Amino acid sequence: MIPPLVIKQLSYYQGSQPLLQNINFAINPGELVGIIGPNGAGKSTLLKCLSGFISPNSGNISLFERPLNSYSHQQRAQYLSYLPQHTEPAFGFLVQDIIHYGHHQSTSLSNQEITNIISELEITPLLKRPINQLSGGEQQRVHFARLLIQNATIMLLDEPTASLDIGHESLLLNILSHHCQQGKSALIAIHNLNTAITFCDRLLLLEHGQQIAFDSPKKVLTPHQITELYHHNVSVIQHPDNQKIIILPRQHKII
Ligand SMILES: Nc1ncnc2c1ncn2[C@@H]1O[C@H](COP(=O)(O)OP(=O)(O)OP(=O)(O)O)[C@@H](O)[C@H]1O
Repeated sequence: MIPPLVIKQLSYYQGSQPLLQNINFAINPGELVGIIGPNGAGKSTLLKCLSGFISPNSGNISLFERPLNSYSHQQRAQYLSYLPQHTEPAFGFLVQDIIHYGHHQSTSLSNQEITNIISELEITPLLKRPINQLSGGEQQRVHFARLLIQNATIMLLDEPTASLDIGHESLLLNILSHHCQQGKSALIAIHNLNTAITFCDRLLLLEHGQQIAFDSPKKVLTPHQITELYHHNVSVIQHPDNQKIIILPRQHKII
């Protein structure tokens, strides 16, 4: 099995400041991989490098055994789609135009498949509304729909559930898991560790631009590792049904 996306010795500097150093990992077909780590760890910077939005200073990004930068923009859109953390609401664009743009980047989905995505994400009533008049969570669902409609083999998503209520968060992650079970791959920056444990096959843990671990959630998120990362601000308990860990904020006095 050839991993569709392979990252070797990737480093990225902003001036003389290293934002990412020696990142090494590969994503398999069908895998849902989470990027976790505290604020400022480098998660968004890594996704920007992998989407081709910025170029690393050193290292290699191989997409289906070819350097990422050897693809034309159009070719790349067939293999890679990217949902940034902040998507500026393109003023006045109707939701249906944004959905249409996703379809324009890849024509391989049928009209019925597109209708199914729109209805699954409960976007049908929003189609004729300007995107900049939607709530944050509604906008996030529209951009996720656009990403699915692009139908790329590998999906890169930067905190796609940040504005979603728990019901829509669960819906989005279940849809993403389903697409991965059908053979796509996804790399998703995510802060909710319980969601990451529930849905991700492997986790890439970053801190200060360094790769701390890349393994199964059970191996990466040990109680020791969690205390190291978040100090004593969180509690770790075990789920009574499946013995997976649950991570909760801990109340303490601010002196
Ligand atoms: N253009 C830039 N110039 C200078 N520093 C930058 C730039 N972009 C990002 N940084 C810094 O790089 C580090 C990594 O930023 P990044 O946005 O990748 O972190 P993150 O893990 O996605 O954080 P968060 O969880 O807060 O979204 C941060 O310390 C940030 O301040």
